[in-house]
Amino acid sequence: MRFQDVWFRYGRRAPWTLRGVDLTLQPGETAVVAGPNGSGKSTLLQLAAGVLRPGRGAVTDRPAVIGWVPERFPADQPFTARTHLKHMAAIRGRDGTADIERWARRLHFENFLDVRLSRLSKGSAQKVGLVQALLAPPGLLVLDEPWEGLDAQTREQVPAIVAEVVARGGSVLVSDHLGEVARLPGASRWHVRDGEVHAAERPASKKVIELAVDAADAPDAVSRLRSAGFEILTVRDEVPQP
Ligand SMILES: Nc1ncnc2c1ncn2[C@@H]1O[C@H](COP(=O)(O)OP(=O)(O)OP(=O)(O)O)[C@@H](O)[C@H]1O
Repeated sequence: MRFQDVWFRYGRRAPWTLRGVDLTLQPGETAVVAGPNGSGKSTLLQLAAGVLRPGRGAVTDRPAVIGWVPERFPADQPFTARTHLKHMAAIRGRDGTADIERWARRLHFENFLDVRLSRLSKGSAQKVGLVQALLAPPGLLVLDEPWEGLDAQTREQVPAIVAEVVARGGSVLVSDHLGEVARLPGASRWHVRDGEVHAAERPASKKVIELAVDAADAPDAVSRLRSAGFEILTVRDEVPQP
């Protein structure tokens, strides 16, 4: 998929949200889109998914099947999760019954399949959003903040799901404002800032620095390091020696 000199704005007189984006996502490639809040990450993903159209330029070489998982799954619909997913499978020309059961088991929401979407928690609705994007193997999977709103058990599944799409030759575009990029080793990084999007140079090598802080200071330290652009690999308890 290619962004070819893509410009986008939300209204004819509005300022440009994105300007002159020129980037390519190869088959089998994953790119993580990072940038400050409101910089245009979701906008870029929606242009990739074809949900928004560029004001100028073009998005080309899109695969036939695109799975798009929005940041917030629109759950205000009068269907159960199962009925909604069956409709989504039918749109893709599939029966879907077995796949829906399999995904529901994998993401631990078998008990919610027959619950109306409007009654689901945000996390469960996000799972339905994730499954609808995977019912037909996507050539491009677009995940908007996939770690947000999901429970810890399901968050752990995201890298495996990404790896499965990539292994089939699909590409994946993921936005990330929490700095969770370390969960996707090998992913390219795209940075959105001041309306421009640039692919980061791949770092030649890295060093791992161990650091100890008082337990009470850990959340603040993690958040400050992340906002300074550092990757947090692990946070573990250290039992004091007697
Ligand atoms: N539907 C819309 N109409 C008008 N402006 C919008 C719309 N959606 C987003 N914007 C504006 O476009 C800019 C980019 O928004 P976008 O949601 O793409 O940013 P983001 O980087 O994904 O933000 P966040 O990290 O907070 O999710 C913001 O200034 C936002 O207010």
